[in-house]
Amino acid sequence: MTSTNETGTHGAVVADKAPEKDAPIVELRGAGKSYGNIRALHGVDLKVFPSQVTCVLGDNGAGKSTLIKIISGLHQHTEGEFLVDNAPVRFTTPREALDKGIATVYQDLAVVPLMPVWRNFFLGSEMTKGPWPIRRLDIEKMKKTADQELRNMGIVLDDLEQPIGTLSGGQRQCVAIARAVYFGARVLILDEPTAALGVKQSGVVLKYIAAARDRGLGVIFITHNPHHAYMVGDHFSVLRLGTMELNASRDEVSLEELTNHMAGGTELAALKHELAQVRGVDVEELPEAGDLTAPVVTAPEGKS
Ligand SMILES: Nc1ncnc2c1ncn2[C@@H]1O[C@H](COP(=O)(O)OP(=O)(O)OP(=O)(O)O)[C@@H](O)[C@H]1O
Repeated sequence: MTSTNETGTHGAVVADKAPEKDAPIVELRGAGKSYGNIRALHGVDLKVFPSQVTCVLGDNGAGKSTLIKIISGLHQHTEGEFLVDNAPVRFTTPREALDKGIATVYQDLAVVPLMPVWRNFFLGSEMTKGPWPIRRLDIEKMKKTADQELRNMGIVLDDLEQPIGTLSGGQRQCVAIARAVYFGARVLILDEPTAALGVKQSGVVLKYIAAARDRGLGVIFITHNPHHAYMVGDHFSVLRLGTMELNASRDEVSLEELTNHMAGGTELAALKHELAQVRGVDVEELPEAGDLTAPVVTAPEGKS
């Protein structure tokens, strides 16, 4: 898709036409990143389509953070290609990524806990009224807009005056998602949004991930949790030690296979024999080595 984006409300980037469903907004081709002589990521292929949730799974140190830092403009790739709307890019700041409509919601959300919800919604992009030098914050308009935007995403909070710090972790994530949608994100990167949450709160966040997808955004959902990924995911990419171990769309992989990939099934199977010697360890549920030789599923050409 070639797009001449223009700046919309309050610096928001507005796509000049509806996203083409078959064209990826963001694409990595054989991308990688080395920190000095440490190769954190290597040969990664990834496509992020509008109206799809692309899940990136991986254990600690798999390279998930490195991947999102490249896409969000914090780091630059050192190998392969990174394309946005089919044109090669190399962001030097997160602002450049944002200008292309790529917004990132980090786990440790950048909020001011004592400020009201509506104030945090507009943090850094406040609405103002009146001419300079008597320009002032348009508080009423910001409150009304924040309320409307949260409702549009199906998020109903009792009181937007309450300090954001008093909301639950899940609610704060939801406000951050609604904010990114309002400010014109086309791609939303969510860095382990459910990692610190309980079951119910995770469910709420998953609901808004689906809502963002239904609003046409391409969502990159980073997670350790295959169950959470499978609830909302259209595409699954599993990273292991910096390379893509699995790259499959929903109809190509079952939850069980995804869980095995994530659990390091091969390593567990290899350990099964040793664990069986330890008294009190039930190895019944662990996979057999032979069960885990399923080939890497690679997406068909055209649509990853
Ligand atoms: N700034 C850095 N300098 C050197 N090595 C780094 C740097 N950042 C990451 N690494 C290394 O790159 C590899 C991938 O790390 P990364 O943080 O991307 O993994 P991750 O999947 O996000 O892990 P986690 O879930 O623990 O955050 C690791 O071996 C890590 O030690």
